[in-house]
Amino acid sequence: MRKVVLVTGANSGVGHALCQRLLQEDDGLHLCLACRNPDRAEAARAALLASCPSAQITAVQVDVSDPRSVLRAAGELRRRFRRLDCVYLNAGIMPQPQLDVGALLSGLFSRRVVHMLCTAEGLLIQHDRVTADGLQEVFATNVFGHFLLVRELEPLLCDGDSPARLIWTSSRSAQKAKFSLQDFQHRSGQEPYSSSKYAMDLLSVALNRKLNQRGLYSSVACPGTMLTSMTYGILPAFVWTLLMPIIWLLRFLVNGFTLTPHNGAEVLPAEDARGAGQPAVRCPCWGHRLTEEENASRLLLISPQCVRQTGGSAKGQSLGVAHCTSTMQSTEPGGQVWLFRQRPESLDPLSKYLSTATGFGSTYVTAQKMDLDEDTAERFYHSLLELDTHVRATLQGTGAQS
Ligand SMILES: NC(=O)C1=CN([C@@H]2O[C@H](COP(=O)(O)OP(=O)(O)OC[C@H]3O[C@@H](n4cnc5c(N)ncnc54)[C@H](OP(=O)(O)O)[C@@H]3O)[C@@H](O)[C@H]2O)C=CC1
Ligand SMILES: CC(C)CCC[C@@H](C)[C@H]1CC[C@H]2C3=C(CC[C@]12C)[C@@]1(C)CCC(=O)[C@@H](C)[C@@H]1CC3
Repeated sequence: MRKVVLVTGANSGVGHALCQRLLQEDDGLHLCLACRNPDRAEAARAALLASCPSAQITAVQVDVSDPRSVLRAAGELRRRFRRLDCVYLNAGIMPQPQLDVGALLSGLFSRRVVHMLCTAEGLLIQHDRVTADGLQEVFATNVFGHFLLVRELEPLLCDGDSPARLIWTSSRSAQKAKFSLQDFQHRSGQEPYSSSKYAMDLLSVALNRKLNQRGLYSSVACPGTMLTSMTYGILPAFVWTLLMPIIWLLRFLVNGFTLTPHNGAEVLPAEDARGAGQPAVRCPCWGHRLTEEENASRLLLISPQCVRQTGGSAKGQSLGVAHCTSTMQSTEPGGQVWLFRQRPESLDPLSKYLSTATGFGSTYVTAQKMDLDEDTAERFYHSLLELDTHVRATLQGTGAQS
């Protein structure tokens, strides 16, 4: 049976590049594009079919910022499919971003330049708005709409014969300091984007705790800074073009500048196109290439350096991938993706996986521990459940729930 993969925000940017890469790896997929604008969805479908005519591609209309639309789309998906193998929760916004040029200029000559350019910490504010349902738009789009979608799609994702996956497009901008459990919609701050991406990281952790035993696994991916309509909202296209020589130079310092959606999607594709038993991972600190046996058992030999990071276990001891937070590179020529070819059970639910670029533009994947604790994740999850109940009650009151 064909695997079914759903991608939100599939009509542009990294979502569209992801779809292209998924089809390049496996044209036997059924790809379902979840987009808010049917014309853009159709254009994306036509473009994907042009490069992969044998693919099965459908579309579903959904505005993830609107709970009615999410419930209706989920109903349609439940009618169309008996199972979903993978859902990419990718649609996202960063409305009316405003760049602090002074902070940028002073940051460029400070010791925190690399961190600043990777995360935009202290550089950007946004102007959020309140939706017709009384939700903050950035939170509603980036987090809550996707939370509702996952809850509604549970029957298609859980308790199947093989594990199903959720993959969140998060960001290096996710920042603990911008998130508050008391104000998780970020009503009072000016950095709703960073807050929403941190909320997403928390939610992924909580979902793993709730749903792993039912065969659903959630992972967090960060594509790095790319030139897409989101970043063209910060600086006009011609300014980006003028900045390109500087950006290419900065790339030798800033490994988060993936720049193209294709590069940004490095970490995302999830299909195990090559199957088990093929060496795919090595720890670059040691340069150890996995044997077939290690790869099949999904254990990773960790270098002494990584062992130090993981608390002093013996050198050469086999540890689960879960314990290795070091850089791990694709061993394949051409830099194909390795990460999500791993069995989801073997990934660390407390790490996020980042598309990363070298100065010369080749891409690889790194892993980073998330700056969060599971207790906060649990409490946030309960806050979302309460909001879910409240929103559904309001929709029922207005007779809008399907
Ligand atoms: N660009 C970057 O540097 C980075 C981006 N990201 C993340 O990548 C993801 C994709 O962004 P990117 O590709 O850059 O930007 P794009 O603006 O190109 O893509 C955003 C996608 O999300 C869709 N979308 C937005 N709002 C809604 C909504 N309410 N309902 C349904 N779909 C919606 C857009 O649809 P439409 O065409 O209709 O607007 C579009 O398809 C986002 O989550 C973003 O936060 C993470 C790190 C860096
Ligand atoms: C000379 C400089 C390279 C000029 C560019 C300055 C800024 C416009 C960029 C510097 C860091 C960038 C950045 C993002 C957007 C553009 C910058 C602020 C993001 C916020 C885009 C969306 C994300 O999710 C983040 C990971 C990016 C972090 C870095």
